[in-house]
Amino acid sequence: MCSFKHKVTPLFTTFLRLWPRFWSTTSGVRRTAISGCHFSRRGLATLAEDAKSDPAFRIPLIDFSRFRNATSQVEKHQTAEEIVKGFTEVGFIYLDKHGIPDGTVKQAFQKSAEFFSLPAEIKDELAWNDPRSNRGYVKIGRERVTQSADSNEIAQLRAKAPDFKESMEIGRDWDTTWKNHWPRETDAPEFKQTMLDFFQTCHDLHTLVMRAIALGLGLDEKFFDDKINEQYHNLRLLSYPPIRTSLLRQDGQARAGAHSDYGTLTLLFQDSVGGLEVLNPHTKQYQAAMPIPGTIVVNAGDLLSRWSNDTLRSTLHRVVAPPAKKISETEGITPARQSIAFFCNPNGGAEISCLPNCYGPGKDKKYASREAELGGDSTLQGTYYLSEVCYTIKMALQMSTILSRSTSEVLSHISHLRPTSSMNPLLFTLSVSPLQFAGMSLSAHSLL
Ligand SMILES: O=C(O)CCC(=O)C(=O)O
Ligand SMILES: [Fe+2]
Repeated sequence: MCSFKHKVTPLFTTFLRLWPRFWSTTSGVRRTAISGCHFSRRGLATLAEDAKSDPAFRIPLIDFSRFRNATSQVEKHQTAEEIVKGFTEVGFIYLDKHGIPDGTVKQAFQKSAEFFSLPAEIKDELAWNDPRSNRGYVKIGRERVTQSADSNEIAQLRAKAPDFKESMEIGRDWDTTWKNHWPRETDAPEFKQTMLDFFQTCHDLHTLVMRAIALGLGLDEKFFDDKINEQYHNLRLLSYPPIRTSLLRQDGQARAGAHSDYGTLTLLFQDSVGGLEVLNPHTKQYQAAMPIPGTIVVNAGDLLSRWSNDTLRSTLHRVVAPPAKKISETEGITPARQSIAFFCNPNGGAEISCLPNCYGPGKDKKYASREAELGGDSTLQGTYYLSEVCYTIKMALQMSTILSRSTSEVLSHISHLRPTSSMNPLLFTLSVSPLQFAGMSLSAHSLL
């Protein structure tokens, strides 16, 4: 069993809140983003038709009523094992018969659409303005995926080809530090109550799916309950406006660049338009995650992957524009798309250490305990968690896009980390030891 204990620090909870806003990139997306305007239609990696299908890599469809209303322990265990198999092999599952009524989802989509149709001045009053809060409205063009570390290049890309979407971020409403940015009731009737109810509904489903995962991993069904009950989640309403294909071709515009999610699980509700794609890690090709009416797409995030010693997979995914509707000989237009993502996180103070049953003879802990890494220096124990190294770097990347500063500049404001300008921040992640990380203090916020 794991003898060490790592506490998630307050710093880490900052990352938890910030994290879902981060979009990492693959080299494919970077090529699209940076090399700009020379795409032939075939060469544009962000069109849905480029996704190849691989019969061996299928997102499984799980009838979750067989867990929720199981008539026997055998049935419950079987379903739990299917779920774990889905996360182990693909990282994504479709959850069918999940227990959230259609009307509840419809109402959330309706109120989300009404919100995005409000005049820009009203939405701008609710602007997202602090990564630690990660709440509020993000207008089109505020976010841009890139691996570039050059501040001028980032600014140019953002001006020329932002990720083409707008979003509204909502956190737990009773947080004592951070407040949600609610529109006035007269501007958006029933919006607030609908989203508060939806938040709670999604939280309850997260608890149930985590119970299934616990059982599927051979743990006590309630293993995660007291580690995920404080609702450090993020409800993200997404609106992808229609876009002309000429724009897509011009600047390699993506609806959302390739990334993995951060937390435990993401519950993704999508409309019927399509465009979500999942990377098949074996073939390195993207495959469409077609909308299946009535289902929720559920994927495992980075944190759950690490928690489980990489038993459960956090799979890269992206949103591309679906095939366009022709509006002239040379021009097409892709339909608008709406989705709702509920990013689930563990409690701010939860212990995140290698799950029992995820290591043992023949399967070492991939992420060594702090004691081992620090050579038994107890003064440093319990301060930071190894994977925070990655989160710091990823957070710096995120901040660099928000602040229009280079990643190196942001990192250089984090004491003890002085990357050179040529350093690839993603590779850099891998080469930072916990020892270097242990003394870090985060002063990057002073850049805000
Ligand atoms: O809109 C979608 O379908 C996916 C969005 C997504 O992956 C995210 O926000 O992390
Ligand atoms: Fe995602």
